Amino acid sequence: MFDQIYLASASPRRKELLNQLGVSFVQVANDFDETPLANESAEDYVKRLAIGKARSALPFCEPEYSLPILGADTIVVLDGIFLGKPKDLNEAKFMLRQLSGHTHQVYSGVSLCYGDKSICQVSKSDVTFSQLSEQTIEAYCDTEEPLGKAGSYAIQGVAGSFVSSINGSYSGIVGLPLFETRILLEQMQVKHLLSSRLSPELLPQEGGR
Ligand SMILES: Cc1cn([C@H]2C[C@H](O)[C@@H](COP(=O)(O)OP(=O)(O)OP(=O)(O)O)O2)c(=O)[nH]c1=O
Repeated sequence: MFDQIYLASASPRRKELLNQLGVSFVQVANDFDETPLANESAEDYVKRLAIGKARSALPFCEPEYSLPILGADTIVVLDGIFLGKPKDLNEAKFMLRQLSGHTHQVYSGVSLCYGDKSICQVSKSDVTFSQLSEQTIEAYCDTEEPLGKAGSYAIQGVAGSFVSSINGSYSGIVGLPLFETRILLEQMQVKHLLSSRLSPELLPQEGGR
């Protein structure tokens, strides 16, 4: 069993979500080109990015600690078009106008890589936005919350009030799907809050109590 992993992400949201699972981890940077390939599906894209980010983090890890690396990626998709992180607030306004009054999909991929092995899961959610007035979009962009967020919004922030319904995974929309992440942790035998009760060192040792 692994007692610790690397989190190949600069995202404070992913750090917070992984903390919720009670995993001990060291946060490291990743360095991976996020340009989609021609005709790549959203599911293939987030899988490729989740694994690519984890693998690209290897040079940032301490060579003496050989641990699994977790990578993740989130993309917003509206009518088949990928909406990534906006380059500025003008692009954010453009994306929010498109999302207003429509249902879009949020795909989040999460991977755990160790040596040659990589395992990956994808979560897909449908998110419906109410109609947003131009004043609301302007006021929201003034907060700068859209920057650094796929689709130019953060459901965990004031933009949570734009969302009339979701069908899927709240943690997946925020950036790290907890259900899928726990599956990977268990497959890779990484210690977390629930597994610690079953970990071998807590079981009675051979030869007595
Ligand atoms: C849709 C949505 C996205 N997001 C964020 C999650 C991700 O951080 C970001 C999508 O960008 P990503 O490229 O997935 O991740 P990142 O560049 O922020 O971090 P890293 O590669 O270092 O792990 O959008 C929210 O915080 N809330 C939301 O509601």
